[in-house]
Amino acid sequence: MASLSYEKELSAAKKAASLAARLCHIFVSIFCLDFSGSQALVSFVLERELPFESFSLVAEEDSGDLRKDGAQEMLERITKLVNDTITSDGTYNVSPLSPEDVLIAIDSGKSEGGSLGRHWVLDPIDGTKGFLRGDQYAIALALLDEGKVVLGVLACPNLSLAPIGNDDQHSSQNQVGCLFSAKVGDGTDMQSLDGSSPIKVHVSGTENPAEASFFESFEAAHSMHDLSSSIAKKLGVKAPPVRIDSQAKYGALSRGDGAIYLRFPHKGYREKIWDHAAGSIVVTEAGGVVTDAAGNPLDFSKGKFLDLDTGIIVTNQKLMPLLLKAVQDSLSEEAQSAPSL
Ligand SMILES: Nc1ncnc2c1ncn2[C@@H]1O[C@H](COP(=O)(O)O)[C@@H](OP(=O)(O)O)[C@H]1O
Ligand SMILES: [Mg+2]
Repeated sequence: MASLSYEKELSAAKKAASLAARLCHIFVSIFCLDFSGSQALVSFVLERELPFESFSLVAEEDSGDLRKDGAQEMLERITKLVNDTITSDGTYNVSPLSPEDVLIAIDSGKSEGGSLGRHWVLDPIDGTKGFLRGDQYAIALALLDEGKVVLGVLACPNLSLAPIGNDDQHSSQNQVGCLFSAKVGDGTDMQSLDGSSPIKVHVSGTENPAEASFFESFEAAHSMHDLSSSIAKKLGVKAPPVRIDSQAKYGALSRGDGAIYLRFPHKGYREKIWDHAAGSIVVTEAGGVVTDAAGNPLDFSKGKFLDLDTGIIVTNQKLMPLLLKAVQDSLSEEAQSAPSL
């Protein structure tokens, strides 16, 4: 019978995300054109570490571009990078992957997810824009079991181990590279990507919005900054927003750097499960709450997309009722001021 403790799975996920972070780190210094090497590596590690489990992966990338004419050189470079990273780990005694093996590993991420059985959910480089700017990005890996997120890992190569705040997303004085991991019922751990011992982390316990600071996307195209500013004002938040890319926001929130995350995509955008699965369990196991703008929990059982009301909001248990009220007031003001069609 399959174990429900997810111990083996969590350790495989931590290894996969850490190795993918190592690959991305090398990758950024060589060339920044294709992100599927990270996906190939995660799928390779999970399949090796968990050989007796059926394998389903829902992931962002596919091999389409790498199979096109003219992509041969890129594919060879990615294959070399994947093989070098596997060799650097030293635990896999396998012959080097061929370019075709790498394409197959990338395409093992074609599952659609859903409410039945187990599905790994991967964003091989979340926060692509941040990655390209040299700012925050994350390798985000989660496991769904019967539609529920049961574990999640976030590798954040550019996130400082010390708390971050306004204008301080990767201070050069601090050591960078964090690995967050969470398993249902077991809390959230953080350790350095270099392999220090994990410590338990907790969301901020503040009850006072005036002391709370909030995270949002760096990219205004990904979240309406004016709406979050109106919500923060209603709540009485004094600090300016902390704008960083990727699910590093969930990681930072899980250890109490800031107390709120507001995400309000522009109309028509549909959120994908790989952008929130790992991050949401990292925060909830650290004592936080993650809901849509109507206060409903996120539902990861519907396939690749999250079917949600308006936006995603995250905070601690004490602040959530106040936050929800501010969100709903701001949304109804916005609806009233919008020109009717
Ligand atoms: N118009 C849009 N609105 C909201 N999110 C968007 C968006 N376009 C892309 N995204 C998603 O926002 C993610 C990054 O979030 P953030 O702004 O928090 O860094 C992207 O992940 P990728 O970078 O993996 O593609 C992408 O999935
Ligand atoms: Mg993403």
